[in-house]
Amino acid sequence: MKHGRVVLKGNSLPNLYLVGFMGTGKSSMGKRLAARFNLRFIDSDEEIEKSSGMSIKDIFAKFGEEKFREMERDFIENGHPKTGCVVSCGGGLVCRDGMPELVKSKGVSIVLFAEPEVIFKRVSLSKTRPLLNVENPMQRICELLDKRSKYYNRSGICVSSSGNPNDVEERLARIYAGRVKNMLKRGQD
Ligand SMILES: Nc1ncnc2c1ncn2[C@@H]1O[C@H](COP(=O)(O)OP(=O)(O)O)[C@@H](O)[C@H]1O
Ligand SMILES: O=C(O)C1=C[C@@H](OP(=O)(O)O)[C@@H](O)[C@H](O)C1
Ligand SMILES: [Mg+2]
Repeated sequence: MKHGRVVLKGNSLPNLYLVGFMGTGKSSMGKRLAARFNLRFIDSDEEIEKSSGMSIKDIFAKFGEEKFREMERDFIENGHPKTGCVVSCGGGLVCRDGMPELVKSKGVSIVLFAEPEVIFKRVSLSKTRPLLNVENPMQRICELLDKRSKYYNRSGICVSSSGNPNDVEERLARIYAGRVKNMLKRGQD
């Protein structure tokens, strides 16, 4: 990324955190943005699976949701590089007291959102999300969105991911680049 006459290397750029409900596109947009800005892509779910040697599904089944939330907090506190990454955060990662503020303190945080119908369509193709393995996933999506919106609203600037993936990527890229430039300008004052 260019700033004045200085070209910033990917690994010195602030981390970008993508936050939001399951199926809003955090992992897929995260990969695109990482490639675009020459950043490393990290998915909190994948990192937790690697470090625990278990799948998300098995962690939920064996230890329960609260243990998984602790693992997510550890990951944000100590489990990833401080700069140079796009971090796709699991959908419930910010949904505990203090987590929106913690994530925002680590870099640029953007919240993706989409209508329940869009989310349902996107997640119904996969069975890897234990919280939606229920009889009525649409009802569950609406209940969870209701409970979680206060956390998402505090987690950063909100961007709709309902549109075409290229448009969503452009919007996210513009916001990230703008925020980085402002941070650097402030650093020079
Ligand atoms: N803007 C979009 N338009 C259409 N499909 C999308 C869009 N963003 C993501 N998807 C698709 O939705 C599904 C869930 O996306 P994913 O990135 O895994 O979401 P998350 O990580 O937020 O759970 C994937 O199949 C992905 O390709
Ligand atoms: O919303 C949630 O509580 C969860 C979202 C999932 O990640 P994605 O948002 O990437 O699907 C994963 O962390 C786990 O199944 C729990
Ligand atoms: Mg994901």
